[in-house]
Amino acid sequence: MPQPIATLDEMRRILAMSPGPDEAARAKAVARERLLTKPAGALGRLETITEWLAAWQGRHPPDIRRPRTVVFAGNHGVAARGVSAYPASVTQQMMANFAAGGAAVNQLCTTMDADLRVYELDLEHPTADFTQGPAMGEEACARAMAYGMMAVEQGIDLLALGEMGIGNTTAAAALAHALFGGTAADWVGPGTGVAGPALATKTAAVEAAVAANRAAMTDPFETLRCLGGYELAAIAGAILAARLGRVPVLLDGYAATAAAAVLFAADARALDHCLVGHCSAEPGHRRLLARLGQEPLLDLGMRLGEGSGATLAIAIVKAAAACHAGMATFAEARVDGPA
Ligand SMILES: Cc1cc2ncn([C@H]3O[C@H](COP(=O)(O)O)[C@@H](O)[C@H]3O)c2cc1C
Ligand SMILES: O=C(O)c1cccnc1
Repeated sequence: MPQPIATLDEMRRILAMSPGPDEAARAKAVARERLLTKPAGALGRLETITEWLAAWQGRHPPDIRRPRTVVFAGNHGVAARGVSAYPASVTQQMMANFAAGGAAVNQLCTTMDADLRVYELDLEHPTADFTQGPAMGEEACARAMAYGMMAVEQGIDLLALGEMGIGNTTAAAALAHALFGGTAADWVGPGTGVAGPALATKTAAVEAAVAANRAAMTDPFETLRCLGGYELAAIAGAILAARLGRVPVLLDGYAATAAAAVLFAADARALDHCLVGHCSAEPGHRRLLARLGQEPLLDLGMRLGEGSGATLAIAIVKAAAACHAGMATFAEARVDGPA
């Protein structure tokens, strides 16, 4: 992978520079919604999605011509502890499957007309086992974030973010536990399908990870360095870059949302340009969404990751924008307004 020079302080500064919403564009969307041929408010959440889209694209009417799904992939040292139902080799093998068009996210991107990009982060070199100390050094973590920032190109108008990395629901649980407290068991779930004694091993790994790194986790960025992974750091970087580039974001499941939660913990406004595409069946996800104040767009019992739920939710956002732009007003269609 390319090696931009980066520090976590730079990332902290970029977060502090995050632009706010375009309130004029939002106001135009609110005003137009009132004129469209439907009872006031009848499109429910589609209306607030359109307003969000206008505010964060910074234009009215908002539209989606170039949606992109980005999947970042990384390997985790903690996977060697038997915290996943699948071997770590699957991460690399899935790269070939994505390239050949054989994964679920390929079919979903084709269906949504979304461009799919898959970026590997040093799969030959997993992060360190975080039950023993930090997963990453400062430079490696910042570099992974900078790499994620590069995935946000000009012209993209909606970005769905996902991940691939065997062991990463353990990292997600550790991040959530460190950032939001509770017990490790509150945040640990089956991931790819661990149950019984393996689930107890996974919970113990999360407890050990938070204990081993407690002193080093002086702020959320340090927490990401200690308990995250390369693909999770890249997701955090992509979210920062999308904000600067006025690209609204759809987050995927538990792993992607845990990466995003790092930014939220640093600044509660950091995810205002993000919606969560779906609620994963991984039980910690619902709990995490409540902490972030996020209402997921879909809830279909999916628990796959790889950007699948975020990509599926592109359909909802596209539909919202299409109604807003394409519907006739009462005046245009000569339809009587409220009595
Ligand atoms: C074939 C296969 C395809 C996947 N696509 C996404 N994941 C998902 O499963 C992994 C996280 O679960 P855990 O923490 O239990 O390892 C991640 O790679 C995630 O993207 C997959 C997992 C497998 C086995
Ligand atoms: O919700 C997720 O992100 C998830 C759930 C199970 C396995 N991998 C990812």
